[in-house]
Amino acid sequence: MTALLEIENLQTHFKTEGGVVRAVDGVDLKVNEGEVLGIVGESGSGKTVTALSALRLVDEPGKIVGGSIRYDGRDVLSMNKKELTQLRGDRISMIFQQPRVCLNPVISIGRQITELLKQHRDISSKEARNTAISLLNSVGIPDAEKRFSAYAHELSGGQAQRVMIAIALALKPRVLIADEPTTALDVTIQAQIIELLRELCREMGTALVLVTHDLGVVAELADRVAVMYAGQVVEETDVETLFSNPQHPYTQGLLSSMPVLGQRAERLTAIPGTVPKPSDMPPACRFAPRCKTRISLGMDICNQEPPQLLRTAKGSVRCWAIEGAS
Ligand SMILES: Nc1ncnc2c1ncn2[C@@H]1O[C@H](COP(=O)(O)OP(=O)(O)OP(=O)(O)O)[C@@H](O)[C@H]1O
Repeated sequence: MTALLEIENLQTHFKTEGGVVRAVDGVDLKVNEGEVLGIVGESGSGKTVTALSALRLVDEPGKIVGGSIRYDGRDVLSMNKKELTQLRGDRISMIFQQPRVCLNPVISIGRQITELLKQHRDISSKEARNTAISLLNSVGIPDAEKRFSAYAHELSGGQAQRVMIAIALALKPRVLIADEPTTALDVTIQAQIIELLRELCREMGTALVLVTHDLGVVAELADRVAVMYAGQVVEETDVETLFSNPQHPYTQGLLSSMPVLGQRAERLTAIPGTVPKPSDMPPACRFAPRCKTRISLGMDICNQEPPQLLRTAKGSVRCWAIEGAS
């Protein structure tokens, strides 16, 4: 099956005074029609930069310096401005962690939707207004006809994220990229927003790329999961396999630091150490300094050669300890 969105060997770097930050360093990802792909990893692992790169939204001093991004077989990296505008609104859209920051503060929420619709579709103002109201309704904005004229500052955080979802789905994109869509919201609202995303994407047949550090959200929503560490995908597989039989020691560590209902918080095992700084990247396996498996098996190769991404029965994994890797 041809993937709808296919990222291969993506390299996105930032030129800083301290040197080149290889924020994304050889990432491969595939998103199939209608599926939910979760991208997980600790802070700084390159999730957001990967997501922004997919839409060529990385700002200076960031730059995509290598690899390929294909949407429906078309080369995104060689698209001109007009093609990119069409790609962003129409085919792939994105929502972010801070919805209020992304909404225009001086244009009513209804007009933000109608303008988008009129820019991309050949429809009358009346049709655009009706569509906007029905979209606001479908994302659960109460009294949508009245709220059409509201401004971003008049909305709660949860409502602002609902409006962002309405805007992102207004043109019925085939892929929605959601970057930590619930992190800034109250816990009670988080579950509602996740449920809303799931329902709407399923209804529209939109594929969802969910960027998160929350494995609970991934367990609930994702079909496939890519685990990122220090700018690379270290494991990619279907959600059942990830939770029942994680292969990479980093994934195993993440799972054992996940709270389980009924388990006391102090019994959680966090992964010792921190994600390496881009300026101080381990020379071979980037996880080696924190890896319990490497230490218990006394594996020298992990500090000598970078492991390649190895195909497994259900996906891929980047680890010397996996059978067949050496
Ligand atoms: N504008 C920038 N200039 C320099 N480095 C940057 C810039 N933006 C991101 N980076 C670096 O790129 C790396 C990946 O960042 P990214 O935001 O993608 O991580 P993340 O996994 O999404 O983390 P978080 O969950 O905290 O958002 C980090 O080391 C970060 O410091």
